[in-house]
Amino acid sequence: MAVYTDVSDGELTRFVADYDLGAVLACKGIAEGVENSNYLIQTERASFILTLYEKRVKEADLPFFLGLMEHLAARGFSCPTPIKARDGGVLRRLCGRPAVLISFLEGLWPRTVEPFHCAGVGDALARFHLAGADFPMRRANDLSLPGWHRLVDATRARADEVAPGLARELATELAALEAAWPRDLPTGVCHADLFPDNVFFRDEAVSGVIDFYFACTEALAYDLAICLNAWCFDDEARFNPVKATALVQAYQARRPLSEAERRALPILARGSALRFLLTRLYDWLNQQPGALVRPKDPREYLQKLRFHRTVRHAEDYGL
Ligand SMILES: Nc1ncnc2c1ncn2[C@@H]1O[C@H](COP(=O)(O)OP(=O)(O)OP(=O)(O)O)[C@@H](O)[C@H]1O
Ligand SMILES: N[C@@H](CCO)C(=O)O
Repeated sequence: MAVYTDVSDGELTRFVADYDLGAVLACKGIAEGVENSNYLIQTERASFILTLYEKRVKEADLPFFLGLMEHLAARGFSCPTPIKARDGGVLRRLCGRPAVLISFLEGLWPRTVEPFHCAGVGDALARFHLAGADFPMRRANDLSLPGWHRLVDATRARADEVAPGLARELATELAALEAAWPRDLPTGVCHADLFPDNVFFRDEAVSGVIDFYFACTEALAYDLAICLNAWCFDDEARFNPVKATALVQAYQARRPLSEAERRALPILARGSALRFLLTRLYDWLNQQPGALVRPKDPREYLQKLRFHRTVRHAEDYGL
């Protein structure tokens, strides 16, 4: 997360007074992340995360995200849950933005990813998919092909500032993905942003998952492809087959992939690399002055995308 919207002490006190949580003892902006504004709030009762939803999150989607957290937590999947105000509602407004308080999750996200983390996340992703199987709400993935088209258009004029020839490369890639994209894989509720900073560990085991604000109804194997990108490369964006094997084996121990899903992995990984390349590129070119946020480097995902283009079969990943 990040801090785009400043909340004054008075506004915070009035906001928290609507809950049965006692007085606010401390409040601190969280610099991590890039999407929403987040504060760590300590009240007389406990610690909470206050989230103010910013640019990419549509208010109409919030019941899906908040409902999903409640659904998963009710099935024993460890994740934050939205806190009810005295009137029973969870979604409120603060500083002109939709805002919620969610429970604080203990644990630390891994700054250095080891193969055991990849096994943990593979297992957690499969549990997420299984626990979400009977979630009744649906939400289309707005960062799939049509969304990528919009981002390619929005970044075309200045993409070459980030890497020479990038605008042309993105247009060619998008056309290739459009032609090859699999459209009949098993779908379900996906996290769609399961990066290391969204998975907390305690004593080498996953203690919980956060950040459900890209969750959507999507091909389940696409979620695994996102994790391959986010967890299975080193700091120089070189692919690590040991981590990939740990991730995919742990996933398959709970939810085996079909042959069609396995075959689709290279193209899904390409699409997911393009998705993060495009959102990072857009943010890089449209930085908000004064916001407490560190934009992420789009070039990391350009390298990953180029690697996936060399892959023909899941076996080429060492899987
Ligand atoms: N429920 C929670 N319990 C404990 N810490 C949390 C919780 N939610 C968020 N955080 C803290 O806030 C940070 C950012 O959260 P989050 O990843 O949800 O933000 P974001 O802006 O949506 O970021 P991004 O999409 O870039 O990952 C986390 O790394 C963690 O430090
Ligand atoms: N996890 C994303 C940020 C949120 O979409 C990234 O690393 O680009």
